Amino acid sequence: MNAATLPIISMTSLNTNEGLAQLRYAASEVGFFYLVDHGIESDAQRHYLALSKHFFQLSAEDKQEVDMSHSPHFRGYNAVGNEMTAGLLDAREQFDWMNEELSLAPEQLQQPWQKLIGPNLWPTAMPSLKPALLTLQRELSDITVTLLQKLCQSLGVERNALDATIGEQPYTHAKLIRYPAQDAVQQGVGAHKDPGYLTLVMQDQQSGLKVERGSEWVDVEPIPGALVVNIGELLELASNGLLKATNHKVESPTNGIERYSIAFFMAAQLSATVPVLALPPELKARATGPSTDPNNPLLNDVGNNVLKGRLRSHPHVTKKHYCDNSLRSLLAKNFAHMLTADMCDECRV
Ligand SMILES: O=C(O)CCC(=O)C(=O)O
Ligand SMILES: [Fe+2]
Repeated sequence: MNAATLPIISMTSLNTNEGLAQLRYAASEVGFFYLVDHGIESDAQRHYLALSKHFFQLSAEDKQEVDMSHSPHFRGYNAVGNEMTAGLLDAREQFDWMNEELSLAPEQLQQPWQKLIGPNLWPTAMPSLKPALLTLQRELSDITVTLLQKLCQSLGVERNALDATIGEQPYTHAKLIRYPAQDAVQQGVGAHKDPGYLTLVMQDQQSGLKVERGSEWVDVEPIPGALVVNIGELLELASNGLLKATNHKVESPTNGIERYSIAFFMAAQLSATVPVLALPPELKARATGPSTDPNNPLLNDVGNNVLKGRLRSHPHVTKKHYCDNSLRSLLAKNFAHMLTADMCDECRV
């Protein structure tokens, strides 16, 4: 299978029953598809990717100013070597931002995931970054909310069936990513599922993203202007396994050309619990339950499911900000199975 055989869905077709049927097929049989006619034109995409390149070209000192180790909220910059996936180091550098929020006072913290709430870090050396990325975040957020409603409709439930879990605005998390070219194939990001409802990826012309289909890894070749969509774990839970959070990974480029992408993850409010949708009988019969991997349990309490991914990806942030006395026992209770020595010896049981 190659790129041409991954489904291509036009956003404008989703006003028709035929478009909704295509969406249902793509989401339930593949878990990955290209989205076109979404409203973010190729020029705008090139502009965002150029801004990203500009950010990564800042001096090490300027990037260090916004290093994620300064943020208990998992925001900011990670140099190559500061992220693990599937237990191995990823060869990529990245800049993460989420909803702009105020952090909670220590006495208000009752659950470790509440520490995810807080402000972003913005580099003083590049003042244009903040307004541009907040605009992009709004645009991508709107697309994912519409898409989530269309997915609900395509599954024969009310289009607003999951709206209450999103509240006034969904939880969003985005990343600028640079994959440096390597001499030989390396893990750009290891195989994983995304924890939220839906992910959108904007990629430049360089390939490297691969999706698991049966026993094969299929290339998600860039199609100019198209965004790549994949289903996250919360949708697998909400659809009782009818929609699959598909494993994917990125291999580093080896042709001397670095790869840039922007990933956008949309989830329900961190305080929400994701319900199981009341699917019509013919779909319910095909929904045989979410996957049950003991190394990656899918949690329908959103805050914990999102935090699971963050703790695992950035052990240096976990160790610095999450293993304090007030949170240690809660962390151990929810995440003992995945806490490693890199994170905290005392949290392991
Ligand atoms: O860079 C990409 O194309 C995908 C990145 C990704 O899967 C992730 O960051 O979760
Ligand atoms: Fe991903």
